[in-house]
Amino acid sequence: MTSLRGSGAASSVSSSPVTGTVGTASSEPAAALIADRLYRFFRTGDEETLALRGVSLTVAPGETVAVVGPSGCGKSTLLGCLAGLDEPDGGTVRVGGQRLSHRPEAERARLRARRVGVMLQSRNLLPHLNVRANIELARTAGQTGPRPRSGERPSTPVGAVELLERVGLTRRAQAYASELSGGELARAGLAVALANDPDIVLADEPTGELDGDTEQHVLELLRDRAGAGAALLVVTHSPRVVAIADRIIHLHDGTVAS
Ligand SMILES: Nc1ncnc2c1ncn2[C@@H]1O[C@H](COP(=O)(O)OP(=O)(O)OP(=O)(O)O)[C@@H](O)[C@H]1O
Repeated sequence: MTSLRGSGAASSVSSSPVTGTVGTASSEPAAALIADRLYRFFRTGDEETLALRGVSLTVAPGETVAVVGPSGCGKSTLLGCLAGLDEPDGGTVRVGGQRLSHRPEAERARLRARRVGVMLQSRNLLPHLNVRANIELARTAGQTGPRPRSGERPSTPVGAVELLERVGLTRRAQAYASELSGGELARAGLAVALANDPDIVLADEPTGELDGDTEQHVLELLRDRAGAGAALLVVTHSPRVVAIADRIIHLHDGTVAS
């Protein structure tokens, strides 16, 4: 197996796999999100897929990065590893200077709940809770325990009522996921992703099934979040999403194309 360096963006990173802390060259702003040489293998029967082959990237606070590439190139796998929902087989993920990868699942979940908002293609609503309860649960989970590093929050948390209003779902607050349209589900998923006032937002095709107006609305909410200082990484096929990105990362066959 060849170790491929990804974007090269992590070249300014000096990292300690032992402590899980990270430092950057003094002239560089500290990255909110760092992936360093991520590998991910899958085995199905006799077939082995190397979904990520040494992907490195960084996202700075307030920066919006779009990850694009053909179907099957590893975008969702990358996002899962960055979110700590999946463990890379090699390499490291750090959020806000803390190692997220290679920790017990419960620790990853705790760190994610405090710092990271995740919007998944499969949507991120618990089916037995209504929209409002889903938002409140994400807010509560994000508030348990002290923040890993104090004084870094870009803004005060937004209440469930305000979030519902922002995503245009005030009237659907009592509805369950199974009762929502595709567009409503996407907006509810975004409200859940933003409920913990995250420093980092990871979104997988956030506007995938949305009409133009709803897509625009979702993009405005994401931009607001970046404007408040959050690092945004968005997996997308949409030219409108790509258009709001500060930087585009092209994935090809599990590597960052140069
Ligand atoms: N759980 C899994 N088990 C086996 N193979 C997997 C698994 N998850 C992903 N893969 C494989 O890894 C590769 C990357 O998949 P991934 O879902 O990350 O691609 P993608 O770029 O997000 O694709 P799309 O744009 O179609 O959503 C694909 O070949 C896929 O079949």
